[in-house]
Amino acid sequence: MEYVSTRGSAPTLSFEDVTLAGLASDGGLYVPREWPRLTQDEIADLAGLGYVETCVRICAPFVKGSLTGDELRVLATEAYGSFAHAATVPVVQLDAQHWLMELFHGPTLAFKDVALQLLGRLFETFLANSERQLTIIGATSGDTGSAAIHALAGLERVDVFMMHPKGRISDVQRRQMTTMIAPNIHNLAIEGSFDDAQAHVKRMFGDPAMNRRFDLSAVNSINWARLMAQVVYYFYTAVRLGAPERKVAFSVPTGNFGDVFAGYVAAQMGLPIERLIVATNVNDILHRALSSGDYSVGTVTATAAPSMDIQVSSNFERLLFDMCGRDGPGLAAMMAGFEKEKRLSISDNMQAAATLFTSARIDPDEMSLALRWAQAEAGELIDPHTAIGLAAARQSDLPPHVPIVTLATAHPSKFRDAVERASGARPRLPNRLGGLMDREERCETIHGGYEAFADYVSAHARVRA
Ligand SMILES: N[C@@H](CCOP(=O)(O)O)C(=O)O
Repeated sequence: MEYVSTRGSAPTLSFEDVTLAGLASDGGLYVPREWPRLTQDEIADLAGLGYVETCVRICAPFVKGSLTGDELRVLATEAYGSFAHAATVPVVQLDAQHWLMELFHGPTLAFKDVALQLLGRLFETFLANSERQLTIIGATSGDTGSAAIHALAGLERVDVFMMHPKGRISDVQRRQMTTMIAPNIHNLAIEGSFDDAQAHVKRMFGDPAMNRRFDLSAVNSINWARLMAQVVYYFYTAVRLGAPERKVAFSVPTGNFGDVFAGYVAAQMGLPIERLIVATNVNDILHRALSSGDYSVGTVTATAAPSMDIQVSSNFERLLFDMCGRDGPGLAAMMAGFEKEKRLSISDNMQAAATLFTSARIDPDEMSLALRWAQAEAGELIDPHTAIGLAAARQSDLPPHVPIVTLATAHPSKFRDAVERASGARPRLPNRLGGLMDREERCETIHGGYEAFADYVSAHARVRA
């Protein structure tokens, strides 16, 4: 499989090189040259397969040329062996139409583990036969950081510099990062929002001085391998609910558009998806873009669903690439305008290429209501991000015979103060996280902007002699 950049001028790369590169050298994001297709028979054959085997079947075309099916199977077996539920990603029925896809049974209680447990092993495999020393720069609004750190702590050939917006993530999210003390892990709190941190990451990828000194890579969803791993659970769940004979809809709470883009990829591969509902909180750039073509950046508002407190949604560029007929240079010009003006108008023609999506903006009251509904009607305590997805699912106009699966992206105990405020019930941390709240924390505050971050990385990253 070959990968091309959404901005059209970076070299075409293999899966291995795309995984190690993170972001394309022209500032774009890598996508497969074409979407692989599964036949309806091949999708039907997924019925009854476990999660690992489903992963091997779905990811095989994406890793072709870099990994064999057997090699992938070994990595996936290890990755999903770390999950606390035998089904890896179980599905729970809430009422006649609504379901939850529980993506939080990994080590850090969020959907990010599904991809990062695999990505960590891909890094190890690809680095084993090379002389490379990777410097991973990342931004998190709470969940990516902890999942990445758990997947990469202790690796000799990888240093991780993970920025989070100071004071804007939950105490459990912060501690899941800052209590992982290892020589290759650097937790950095920045004064600002997730968008500021993500902008530092992208700027560093384009910084010639940093690129000369360090072999930069990414664990955010700008890295294609992250999305590939997330495509799997759409197939796994839809098949359990009757695909390919029956179409399923998904409601996805999203900030950076990665998780829902993985659903779009599943649809491009042939999975019959009725609809992808993009659920945002009040940081609603994606809702505005999909409902009225207005992709303009607002101010990031801190909410009870901090992982979605994002305005610049990296992966939206991957959808724009398809929406504009895969015209890389055209998209590069569009993104240059967006970076300057902080706004972009999506034409009716382009919007017509995205009919699979609808969207909803869920405010705090609607979020609390959905959280209480799940508790009262189905006895399920859910987290604020999942509640936003569920609220959007319940507002949709889909007919009752279409099953709607809401992605349960995090365990409620990651956001126990917010859940308690909304429901009156305080979720308990699973026993496997025992001691988290008592452990020593290590984190540096970065005072200043990009230069201060770059100075920190320069002073602490290892380079291979
Ligand atoms: N919601 C994320 C923000 C980073 O997004 P990513 O999917 O690009 O890694 C988080 O919780 O860190």
